[in-house]
Amino acid sequence: NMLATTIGGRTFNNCMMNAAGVRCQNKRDLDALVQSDAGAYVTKSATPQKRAGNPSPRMHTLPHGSINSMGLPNNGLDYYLNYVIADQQKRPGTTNFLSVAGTSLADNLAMLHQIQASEYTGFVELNLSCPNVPGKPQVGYDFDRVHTVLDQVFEFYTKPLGVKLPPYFDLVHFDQIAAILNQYPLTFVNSINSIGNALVVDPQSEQVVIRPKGGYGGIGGASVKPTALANVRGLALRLKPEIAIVGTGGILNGVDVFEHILCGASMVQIGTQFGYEGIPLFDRLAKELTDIMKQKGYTSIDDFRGKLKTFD
Ligand SMILES: CC(C)(C)CCc1c(C(=O)O)[nH]c(=O)[nH]c1=O
Repeated sequence: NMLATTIGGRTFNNCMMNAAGVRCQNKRDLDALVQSDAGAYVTKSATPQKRAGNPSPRMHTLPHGSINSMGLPNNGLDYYLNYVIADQQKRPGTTNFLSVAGTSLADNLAMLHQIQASEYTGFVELNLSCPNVPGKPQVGYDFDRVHTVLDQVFEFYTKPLGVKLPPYFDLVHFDQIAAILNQYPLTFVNSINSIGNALVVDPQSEQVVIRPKGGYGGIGGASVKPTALANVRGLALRLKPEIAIVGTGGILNGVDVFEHILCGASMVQIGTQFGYEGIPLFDRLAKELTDIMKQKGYTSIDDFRGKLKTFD
């Protein structure tokens, strides 16, 4: 079919799925994604033990944007590992994504050892927006730390692995992160996570809109699309071809999916808009994208993936 895509030798019948953190924290949400037209699902980033996360209000979603400081609320790795293993037994031949976000290197390594030793055969998405040692920027913004983490992970981890990256805003940072990632047998890179530490103000109440961190939180939705496309394209131009790109950020409509693929994405993830619209989003986007492809004479996403033109 027209929306099929392949990553790491695994074929998905649809190049669209949810973004980690959105409607994927419990079995009920994940079952809804399994039943939907989404090509795959990713679970809420897991920590070794269950976490309640930050006090509410911790997320504020408007039609065209969201801000969140959830604080990694999740049911713990065992919950999600059990879910994905049960699912792969029920639906052999399907591939999904298990997201992990340890709050320390030790936690990440312990979780990856547990996954390595398990019968899970799907993808793992290692969230590099996870915190680093206090006083240091998040891992994704500490390039030496990224090296250290991936060195230690690939000492033992042999199953398909990708990393979820924060957005970068300097072309030299694209060069630096790509030079590091190209040294490892990564299956994919997912770009971008929410734009960190933004601030949304309610002018009527003269107050911030979320409780944690004095109102600071990660921003998603329409306003992040230009940054998301820049990161997808920046990585596509720099990463070795064996590393597929998952494009995330600012997808509301089929045309946004088209743009992410044009910039180099093999799979796209939808967060804010999926949170707002729910499961019907996937049917709507599939129809919109298919219509665009038909109008342009494309029969597969391979016909246009990464083929963004410049003026010269
Ligand atoms: C921001 C962290 C809490 C360190 C990781 C989890 C996460 C969260 C979250 O759980 O607050 N929200 C996001 O938009 N992206 C994330 O990667």
